[in-house]
Amino acid sequence: MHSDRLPWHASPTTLTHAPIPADPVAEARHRDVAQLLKQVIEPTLKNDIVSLGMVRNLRVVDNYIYLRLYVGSHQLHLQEQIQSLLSSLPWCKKTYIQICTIPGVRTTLAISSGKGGVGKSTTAVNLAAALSVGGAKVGLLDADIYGPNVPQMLGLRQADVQAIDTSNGQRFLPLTAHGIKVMSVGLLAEPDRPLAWRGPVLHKILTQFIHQVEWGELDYLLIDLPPGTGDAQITIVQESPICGVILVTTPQQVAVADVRRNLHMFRKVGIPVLGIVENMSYLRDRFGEAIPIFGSGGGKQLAAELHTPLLGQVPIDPQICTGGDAGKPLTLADSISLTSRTFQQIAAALNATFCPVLVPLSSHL
Ligand SMILES: Nc1ncnc2c1ncn2[C@@H]1O[C@H](COP(=O)(O)OP(=O)(O)OP(=O)(O)O)[C@@H](O)[C@H]1O
Repeated sequence: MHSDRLPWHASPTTLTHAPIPADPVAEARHRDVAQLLKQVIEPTLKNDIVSLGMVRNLRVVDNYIYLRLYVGSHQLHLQEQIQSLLSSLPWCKKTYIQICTIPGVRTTLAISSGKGGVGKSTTAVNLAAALSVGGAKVGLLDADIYGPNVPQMLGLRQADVQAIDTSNGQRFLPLTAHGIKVMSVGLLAEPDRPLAWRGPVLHKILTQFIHQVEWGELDYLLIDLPPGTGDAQITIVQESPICGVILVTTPQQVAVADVRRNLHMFRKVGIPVLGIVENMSYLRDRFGEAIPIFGSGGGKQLAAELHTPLLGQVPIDPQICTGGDAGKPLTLADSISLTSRTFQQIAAALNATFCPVLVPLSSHL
């Protein structure tokens, strides 16, 4: 099985999204800090924490350094390393590090699309299933406020969410379907009613939603984002320790243009884009010939243009709809189908990158 590590594409703007002051002293200090931070290497991903988008909102005010560190549960030790490195700066009196993490969660990944209906939730659900079958502990957070259909795709349509009191306040308990822990904005709303949240209320609800779920120990938390590049997406992206995003598109030109916008949003915030999944790439006719119903080459062309890998091409497969409607993802219902194997390959590449202990021994040979 293919299990190459995913290449990383550092964002040139990772550290600059907090405005750099015009004061030349502060500017030089900001540069010194950024340079030092680039010396901190994350051992599993074998890249520096700046290129990995783990450091954001860097500010230098007089003799003080402020930054946000986005980490998984196994990366908390990086804080100490950063503190000790930055304390070597002669002018630095103190470094304030705000940790952004989800307790117990190792790797948080987002599934995003520029427009609705391209198969983002289908990809999220099938990838979660493929990772889970491969031995990972997986959670799926359906944050798509415009169309939260993950519960239905996993057979959880009527489920009730329980809340428990913990030492850290009230927490929602995720539901479990096919071994995957699931939480959805749809489960918190009245059935068949739109989620009509806007502005600060939307921000507050999404922030609580991200931080108040009791996931337990997870290797992966996949977040199914709302489509597009609006307020909701930006809130989720800024509030969660997302360490990579998978973009879903169809081969059509309009979908591809939307993905381009989507990708620029992530690069601006400093989150690495892991690659593109082209969904509904082709239909197999009865002779096994691939027919490009929605055009061809869109995903490949986009991947080349944006210097990001094409992670997989998922065919149009009626079994995907059947599986989604029946609440059992195709990757579980028919694990040897061509479609399922595409998701398994993407899952294998994710494991090779983020969770090497889950890569089967045969792949190391
Ligand atoms: N490869 C495919 N073959 C056949 N049907 C598919 C495929 N991918 C997705 N679909 C179907 O297309 C519909 C939309 O898929 P999905 O809900 O995953 O898209 P989405 O991008 O998440 O949409 P939204 O933005 O509305 O949440 C679903 O009915 C799904 O079953």
